[in-house]
Amino acid sequence: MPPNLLRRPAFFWIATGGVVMLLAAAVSFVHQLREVQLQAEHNFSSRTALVQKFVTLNLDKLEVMSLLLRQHYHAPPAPGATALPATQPHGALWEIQLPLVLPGTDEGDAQRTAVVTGPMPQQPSPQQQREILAAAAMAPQIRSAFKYDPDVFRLYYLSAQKFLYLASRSGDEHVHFSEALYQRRYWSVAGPANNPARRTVLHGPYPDAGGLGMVVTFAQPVHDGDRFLGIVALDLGVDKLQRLTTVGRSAGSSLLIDASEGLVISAADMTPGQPVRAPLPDGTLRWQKDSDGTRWLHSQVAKDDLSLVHRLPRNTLYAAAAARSVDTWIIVLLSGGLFVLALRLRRAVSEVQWLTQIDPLTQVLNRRGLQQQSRALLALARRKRLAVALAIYDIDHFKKINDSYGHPIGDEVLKQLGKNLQAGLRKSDLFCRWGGEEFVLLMVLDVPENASVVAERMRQIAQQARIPTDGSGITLSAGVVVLADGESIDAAVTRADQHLYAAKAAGRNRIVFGGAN
Ligand SMILES: Nc1nc2c(ncn2[C@@H]2O[C@H](COP(=O)(O)OP(=O)(O)OP(=O)(O)O)[C@@H](O)[C@H]2O)c(=O)[nH]1
Repeated sequence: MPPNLLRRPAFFWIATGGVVMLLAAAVSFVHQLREVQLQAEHNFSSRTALVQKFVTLNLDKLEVMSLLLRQHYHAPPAPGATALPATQPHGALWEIQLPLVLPGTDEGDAQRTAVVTGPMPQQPSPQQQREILAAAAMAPQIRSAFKYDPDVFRLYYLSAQKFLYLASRSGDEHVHFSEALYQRRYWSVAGPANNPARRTVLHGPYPDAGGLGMVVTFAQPVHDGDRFLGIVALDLGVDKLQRLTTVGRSAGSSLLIDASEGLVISAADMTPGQPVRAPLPDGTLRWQKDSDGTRWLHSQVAKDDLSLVHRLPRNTLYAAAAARSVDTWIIVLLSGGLFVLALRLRRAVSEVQWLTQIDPLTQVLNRRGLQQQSRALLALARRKRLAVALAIYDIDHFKKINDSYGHPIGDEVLKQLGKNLQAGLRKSDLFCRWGGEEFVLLMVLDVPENASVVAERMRQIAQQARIPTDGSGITLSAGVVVLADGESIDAAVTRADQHLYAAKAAGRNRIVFGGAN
C-alpha cells in the first residue's frame, strides 16, 4: 500500500471532521447569540422611542387640558355670560349634559356631550359652577382627541369639590360621580399630599368598568396657585401600547410596566396587571441578567411611573440562536458529508490504482506496476549517478511442474517464489511478475558489475521454494543487463531476454550477465 496521508485510520478523519464541525457549529451558535441580542436591542430602542412618543403625546393632551382649565378657572367669564343648564336629578346624583360641539365648529359628526354629576341633595355650589364652566372650556380639545385618536376612551375632570366632568368616546356611556373615585390610585398619588412635584401619574392597568377592555389612566393634578382643584385624566386602551411593544421581530418580549409597582401594563404574551420582577434599571441600555438567567433591557418611558423592559429568557435566547444557526449547521454538515465522501472516493481511487499495479496471485508488482514505480527509481538513480540493472528470471521447466503436479501446485510455487524474492530485496529495488513464470528485478547499484552478484543471490534465494507435494526444489535461469542512459524498461527486458535464452541454452539454473548495451 502507498505511504499516503489518506491511509490514516478512518476514526482519525471522523474525529477530526467531528471536531471541526463541532467548532464551526459552536462558533456559529455563539455568533448568533450575539446577533439575537443585538436585534432585540435595536427593536427595543425603536419600541422605546415609539412608546415614548405615544406617551408624550397623551401627556401633552393632559397638559393642554389642565392649562385650559386653569386659565378659565382663573379668569371666569363675566357673570351671566355663560349659564349652566339646569341640573337633572339622577338617582342620588344631580346631572348636567354639556355639549362638546361648539357653535360654528360642527363638521357634521355625531353630537357629543360631557356629563357632569355630583351628589344630591345639594345643587352645584358657586365654586363647583366655576370649575364646571372651566372644565367645559376643554370641549374643543376633548372633541379633537376623540376624533383623531382612537386610543383615547375617556377624558374627565374629578374635582376636589365632589363632582365629575366626563366625556366618553361612546357618548351614551354613563359613568357617574362616586365617592369610590377618590379611592383610586390616580387620586391618592396625584393629589398634593403625595405629589408635591405636581407630576402626571399613571394608574392601571385595570379592566374598564364600561367593558372597553384593559385601560390605563394618565392623571394630572390641576392647581390654582397653591390651591389643589382636582385632576384631569384620560383613559387609554392598552391595545395600542401593546402594538407598539411588538414592533419589529425579535426574540423575547417587550413589556410596558408600571415602574413603581412592577405590574405589566402591556405585553402580547402576559396578562395586564401581572407582576414582573425585572432587575432595577441601571440607567444604561445594557443587558442585565437575573438569577434565572433571563436577560433584561430596561428603559424609562415616563419619569418614575412607566418603564419599557425587554425580557429574554435563557431558553428563548438559545432557541432563537439555534434556529438562526440551522443554515450554517446544515452547510457544515453537508460540507462534512461531502468531505467524508471525497475522502472515501480518493481512498477508493487510490486503492484501485494500487490494485491495478499488483499481481493478484503473487502479490508482487505486475508489469504495469513496474512501469509506474520505475519512473521514480530511474529518476533518482539519474540524479545520484547510480547504475540501474535489470534481471529477468524464468523458472526452469515450469511446464513440467504444472503437468506433473497440477496447475494449483504451479500457482503455489509462483506464490512462494514471489514472497521469497520480495523478502530478499533491498528497499530501493523493484521486483515484478513480468508474466507467466517470468519475474523482473530492477536494482540500483553503486557499481554496475554488482548486478550479477545481486541477481545470483536472488537466484539462490529462489531455490528455497518447495513443491508442496514432495518438497522438491526449483531452479531459475536469468538474463541480466545494465541499463544504458535513457534506455526504457521494455528495451532492457528485450536485451535481458536474449541473455536469458543464453542461460537456458547453456543448461539452465544460472544467470548470464550481458553488461551494458
Ligand atoms: N500454474 C501456473 N502456470 C503458469 C502460469 N503462467 C504460466 N504458466 C505456465 O508456465 C509454463 C511455461 O512453460 P514454458 O514457456 O514452456 O517454459 P518452461 O516449461 O518453464 O521451460 P523453460 O522455460 O524452457 O525452462 C506454461 O506451462 C504455462 O502454462 C500461472 O499463473 N500459473
